[in-house]
Amino acid sequence: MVLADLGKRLTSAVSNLTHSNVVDEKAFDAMIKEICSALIESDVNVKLVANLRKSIKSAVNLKELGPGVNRKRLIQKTVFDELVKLVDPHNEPFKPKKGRTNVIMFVGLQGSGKTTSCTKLARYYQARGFKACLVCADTFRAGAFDQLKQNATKAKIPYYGSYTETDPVKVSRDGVEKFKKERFDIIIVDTSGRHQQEKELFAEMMQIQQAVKPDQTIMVLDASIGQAAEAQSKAFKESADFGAIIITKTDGHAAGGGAISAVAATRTPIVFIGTGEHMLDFERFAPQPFISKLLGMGDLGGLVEHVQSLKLDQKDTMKHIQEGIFTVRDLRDQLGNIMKMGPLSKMAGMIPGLSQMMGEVGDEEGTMKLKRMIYIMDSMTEKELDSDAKCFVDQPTRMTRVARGSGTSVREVEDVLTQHRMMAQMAKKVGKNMANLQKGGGLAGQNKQQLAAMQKRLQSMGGAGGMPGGMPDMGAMMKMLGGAGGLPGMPGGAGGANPFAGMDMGAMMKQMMGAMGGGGMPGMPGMGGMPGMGGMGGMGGGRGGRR
Ligand SMILES: Nc1nc2c(ncn2[C@@H]2O[C@H](COP(=O)(O)OP(=O)(O)OP(=O)(O)O)[C@@H](O)[C@H]2O)c(=O)[nH]1
Repeated sequence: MVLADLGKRLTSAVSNLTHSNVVDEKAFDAMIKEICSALIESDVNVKLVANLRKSIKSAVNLKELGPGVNRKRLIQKTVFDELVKLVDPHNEPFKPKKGRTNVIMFVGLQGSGKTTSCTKLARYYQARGFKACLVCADTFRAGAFDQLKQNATKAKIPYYGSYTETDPVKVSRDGVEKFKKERFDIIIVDTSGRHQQEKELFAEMMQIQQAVKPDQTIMVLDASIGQAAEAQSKAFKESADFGAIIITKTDGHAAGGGAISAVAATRTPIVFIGTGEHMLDFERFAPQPFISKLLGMGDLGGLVEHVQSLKLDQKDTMKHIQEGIFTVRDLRDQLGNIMKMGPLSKMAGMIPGLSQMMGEVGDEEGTMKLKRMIYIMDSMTEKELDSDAKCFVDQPTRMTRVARGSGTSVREVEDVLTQHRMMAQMAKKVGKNMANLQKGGGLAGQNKQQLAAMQKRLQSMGGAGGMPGGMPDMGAMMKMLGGAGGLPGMPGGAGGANPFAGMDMGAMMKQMMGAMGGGGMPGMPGMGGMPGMGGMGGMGGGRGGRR
């Protein structure tokens, strides 16, 4: 997560300034200097950095600011806006339409991540209801077809390729024709790469382009090339005219910032960024959410989109919580949902402040712990799953049986039950508050305000009747539940460790709601998932609160 290190440095530069008592020229210059050196170390072009420096300086003229102006807030906003401008290509990419064939062709150097990104893109569209497929036109590299076949099979995506045909133009034409006849919405053609920008590669690309007539050609760039991305994209552009770029491996290179800003400077839209080797490590690129996430402010829009693209079990958890109930099965379902969401670090990055909170819990360790918790619950009887877990207190030998059945220890079973008890207590609190609110009865001061704010937010979203299908205000909800004790960086949260806390999140929520058509959000695991994540914070640590 080296790009994340850049984010940390930028955030701490602003944080040092906003936490100092005096915001004078000296402190302001020190902040700009730190921001600029962090960007240059990420291989952002010196000229672009100089422009950013000039823009921040001219937007914040400390000498001329009136006494009523909140200097810290103005500086935060300016830094945020200028960073967004730095990665904004100011250009909209092609958007595939359903009900017609959209041919997308991939180009790029060998090893840049074309085949992986082709499959990720096909899966992305498939999850959104498009009929998507893959054509392997890479007849150059031995094993390329096998790789695509393997990826496609794993993601359940139809594919076409040949072990015997050596002409990539023929393979791509045949594949596209076949899938056109079968009325696929999205046909993705993977072409071959070379070690460098060879003449034959460009000639082959042009021939394939003429044969399949793509609606969009996407170039794949490895983030590690940094600002050299500009020269590479120019060389490709002169041959195969591409409309958009995917930047891969942003998870492993600080130079990702350099590559993104270099491409943005050429006004070529960046459509997606690859954030890992997993199929789900693929994020739609948009300047504002990207910077927001980089600065630890999360990306709630991205989170909702990601969650919606997965087929999650909503079941009765939301209804249960409203009624103050939380069964062992509810815990199992919510942990199952979290498992489907991909690496925990990715999820945490999207929730404002959560990545800081999760701290050192590594992906592997966290995932393994989750899996063992699920094995434990899978070894319980149906009756136990649908219970409030009191049966284990009445009959402790059941814990031994469950531990044996799941290949875990009694201590781990106890931990699951502790986790369940904690969440059941939260659900009880919510249920009681909900019931009181409906009766018009009194609530304790702070809870009353939070609940009223939540209810108001729900009503403005069109989910007046209650929570199922509506998106709860996660900040208020988490605080009210007491699960996280207020997330740092969360608007309205108690932390405030992130200097960008509360900034623009309202706008982002609004934007996100707009995109959802103002209605409910089916598919959102809601707070069932959230306390589960909150609980994860303690996973690597102690075993407090044991039975
Ligand atoms: N960490 C990380 N690895 C990635 C990402 N995208 C692709 N990779 C890895 O990069 C390596 C090369 O990816 P491929 O998809 O085979 O690259 P290619 O461009 O198709 O290569 P050729 O077919 O040889 O031209 C593989 O090991 C992928 O798993 C990413 O976003 N992050």
